[in-house]
Amino acid sequence: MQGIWTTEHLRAAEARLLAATPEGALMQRAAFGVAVQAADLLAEHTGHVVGRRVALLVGAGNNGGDALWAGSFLRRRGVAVTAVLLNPERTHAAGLAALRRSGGRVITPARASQLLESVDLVIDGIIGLSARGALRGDAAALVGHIGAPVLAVDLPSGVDPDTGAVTGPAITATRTVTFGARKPVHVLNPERCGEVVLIDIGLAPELGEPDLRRLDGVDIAAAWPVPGPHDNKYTQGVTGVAAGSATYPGAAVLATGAAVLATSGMVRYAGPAADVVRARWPEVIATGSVTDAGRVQAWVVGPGIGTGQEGRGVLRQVLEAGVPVCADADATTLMARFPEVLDAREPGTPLVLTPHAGEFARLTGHELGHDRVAAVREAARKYDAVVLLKGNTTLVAAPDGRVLVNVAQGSWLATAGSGDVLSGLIGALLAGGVDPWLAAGAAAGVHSLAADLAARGVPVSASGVLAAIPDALRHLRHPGFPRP
Ligand SMILES: NC(=O)C1=CN([C@@H]2O[C@H](COP(=O)(O)OP(=O)(O)OC[C@H]3O[C@@H](n4cnc5c(N)ncnc54)[C@H](O)[C@@H]3O)[C@@H](O)[C@H]2O)[C@@H](O)CC1
Ligand SMILES: Nc1ncnc2c1ncn2[C@@H]1O[C@H](COP(=O)(O)OP(=O)(O)O)[C@@H](O)[C@H]1O
Ligand SMILES: [K+]
Repeated sequence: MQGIWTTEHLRAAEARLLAATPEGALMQRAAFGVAVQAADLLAEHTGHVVGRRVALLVGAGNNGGDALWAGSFLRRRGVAVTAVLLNPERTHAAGLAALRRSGGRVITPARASQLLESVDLVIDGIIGLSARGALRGDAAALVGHIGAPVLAVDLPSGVDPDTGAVTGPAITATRTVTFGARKPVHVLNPERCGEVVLIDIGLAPELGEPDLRRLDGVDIAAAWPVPGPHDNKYTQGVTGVAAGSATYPGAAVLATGAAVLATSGMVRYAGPAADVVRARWPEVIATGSVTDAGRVQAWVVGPGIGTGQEGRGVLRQVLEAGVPVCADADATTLMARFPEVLDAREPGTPLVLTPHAGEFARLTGHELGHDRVAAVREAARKYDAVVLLKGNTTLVAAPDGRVLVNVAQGSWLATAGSGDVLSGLIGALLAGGVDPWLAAGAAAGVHSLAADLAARGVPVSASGVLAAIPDALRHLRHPGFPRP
């Protein structure tokens, strides 16, 4: 599990570390890491380090100090370094002195546009942890002149460190080198950060509980239910799926199929698409209604059930069943329109809601703002449910405030029906007794991995994502297993 800390918590941790470290030592450690990454990018993009030209964009604080020290280290490797001082009176003095001693040049912003268009690499030391809002003044004006790859120091300047929001001019980095701990921006706006490289500066012992968490492959594999020698089809939990309609049976086929492929055990389907589901998935016990479905250990409800009277009835029945529920698609819209339907839920019964941004706005009554983390936490509290907010970065909040983040490698999941596959995965994990927060996070991880494996660089349908679930699970459980 990877931890991610907000600036508030990082500041406190850094203050404790600084107090116990000789002055300047941390910055030099950080800056050395920046220089190593800069040399690596130069070699990657131009084939050489010696004789290459690097521009430093230097702001008013320690972020600029890091860039200046990194510039002085690059000088030792024969790189031509020019620093653009954006705020000359507040430039980091020791860093500037080091750059000057090493033979680096210094220019004003007025003369920088041509430089930025011609160098081999730009190091962004404009702002770091203290950033507030988009870039202003000279920094804002210069961004448009950058023609080379950018190495961001700590984070791409102009992007909010805690929310990843971009509200005006901001840097887009090829790579970001960060120190001590990952910050929210690195997972909330991966597009702006590029590849993120973490440099150890000895901060780990000072960091408390992380604010956000990211599951790695090992966590997902460990959470995923696996049958033991004494298990049978019932002991692993039976998944119920109440989805689809006679007109739209596809959602039922996709959600049911995902539950079939996710875990061993058994899947029941209840709804008007029973014939179609049976024809596609002969191993599913399909009936026409929730009442006839028999016992299950968790329900998936929503995909394709419609937002009318009938769908409302199905949702109510499922919530009354007293087992964990994953409510997706139309079920979330119904909850937003008819909140009283939630009275049917037995208090304490786990509920997972999986809205996309539009459904989220319906559930909460307002548009999703810049702070997606705060919004999803608030919704989880309001509904006393695990809320999974979909997107390229998927967030999963528990009612107690814990948040998991899943960053999709690609965007191929932006295709019709892929959400139905996700709900089936979550339902199967809930039926298997997995903690709902972990279930939603692990399912999101497998879902996006399945999309990558299925797509391999070209578009993939939701059926293709579904078919790649076994590959994704094999990949996680047996990382060395030969790929098909
Ligand atoms: N504290 C530590 O332990 C370490 C900090 N390090 C570096 O220090 C950085 C933090 O440094 P600082 O706290 O000095 O502050 P920053 O360098 O992040 O910001 C400098 C100043 O920029 C101004 N500013 C804020 N938003 C702006 C905007 N939108 N446009 C223009 N100017 C803006 C503010 O006046 C702020 O004080 C980290 O990101 C990291 O790069 C590293 O040297 C490693 C060690
Ligand atoms: N740009 C994107 N990059 C990565 N994943 C995405 C992107 N857009 C959507 N997704 C994912 O695709 C799925 C879409 O679900 P949803 O919007 O419910 O679609 P549908 O209703 O068609 O099934 C979600 O898991 C979401 O996180
Ligand atoms: K920066």
